[in-house]
Amino acid sequence: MIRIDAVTKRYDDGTVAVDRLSLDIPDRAITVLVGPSGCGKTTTLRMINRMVEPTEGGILLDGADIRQQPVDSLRRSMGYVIQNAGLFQHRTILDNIATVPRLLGWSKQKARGRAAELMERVGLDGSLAKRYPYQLSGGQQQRVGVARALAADPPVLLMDEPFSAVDPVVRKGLQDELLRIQDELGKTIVFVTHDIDEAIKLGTMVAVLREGGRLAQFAPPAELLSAPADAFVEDFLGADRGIRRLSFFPADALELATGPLVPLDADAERLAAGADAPYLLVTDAEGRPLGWAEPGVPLERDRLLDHGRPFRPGTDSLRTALDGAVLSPTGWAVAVDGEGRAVGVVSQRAIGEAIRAAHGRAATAVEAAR
Ligand SMILES: Nc1ncnc2c1ncn2[C@@H]1O[C@H](COP(=O)(O)OP(=O)(O)OP(=O)(O)O)[C@@H](O)[C@H]1O
Repeated sequence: MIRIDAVTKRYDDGTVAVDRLSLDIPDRAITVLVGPSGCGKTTTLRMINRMVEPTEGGILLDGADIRQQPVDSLRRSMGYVIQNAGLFQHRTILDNIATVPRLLGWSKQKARGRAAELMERVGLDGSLAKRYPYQLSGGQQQRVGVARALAADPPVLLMDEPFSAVDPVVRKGLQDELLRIQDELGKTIVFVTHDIDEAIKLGTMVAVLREGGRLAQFAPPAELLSAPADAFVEDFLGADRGIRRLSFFPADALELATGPLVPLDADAERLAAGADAPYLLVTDAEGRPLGWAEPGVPLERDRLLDHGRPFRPGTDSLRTALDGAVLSPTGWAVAVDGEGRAVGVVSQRAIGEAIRAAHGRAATAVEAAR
């Protein structure tokens, strides 16, 4: 664990960048520092690897004051990734990634072998190894930055706005990749961003800082969304807080109706069984949804209503299920299994009830944790 203990940083010109900040950063999880420009995020991150020294307070790594350790060995235990990757322009991609292993005295061959392995891990094609940074896209350069930070397998990764300079689509790809890598490697990651959506997507824990380097709230994302500590946090979280919060509620508790599912070639008896349902979900021979039909109307493939975007109860959230229902012309969402076969349907109203129940459970859990 990294313990930031009542740390204040006052720069020489008197600017208080961080004010009595205390945070316990858990191991093997992503902790995000988020807040408006100038609230001291970068200063906090840099105090962890001693690029900046606190004016007051201290930082403990696994119980020991980081000042007791030589700064070189401290920094080697902490990979560092910055915006625009900060690559060495005159070195190839492979040699950029191999930088720290080479500094540690690994042979060129071993360091390059490790670099090649890391290129694969961060989703970079091996054919890019001999290129120079300027020959890569911004997103690819950022991946090189992550690979370089991971090269010596440090337990801690410090990331300062690493994905801010790329477009939203590339950014989403990089975020997904980071979550995948984190699943495999389980690093202790401290991630700085000014983007609350990025914080909520990536963070196991999120620290919201306010101007003057003061902590506004430190909580898991679902708790931030359900119980913002004050008006500043609420405002910073922005609109759609309620809808976004649904991403944290799994869809597997929804009660699915199977009565309305009918195959395209259903006989009269089978159709009669579904006559009470407001709509029938027509499926193909494999059970995949084709579209909606009204009971009593003959089933014809080209007269079916679009079934909208289905959700998967085991993996998707109530947000996805609600989105499916909202987009569906019938107001019912379709649930499918991993193979895309329909397993049931659920109405907007039933989703609404599940949402209320989930809110109730979450409120009880937050209350119990206090
Ligand atoms: N070397 C320095 N000397 C004096 N003041 C500084 C120095 N570095 C940062 N500051 C000030 O400290 C405050 C916090 O800066 P910091 O870079 O930590 O904020 P930040 O939250 O990372 O901001 P941003 O999101 O804009 O990067 C700001 O007011 C900044 O101007």
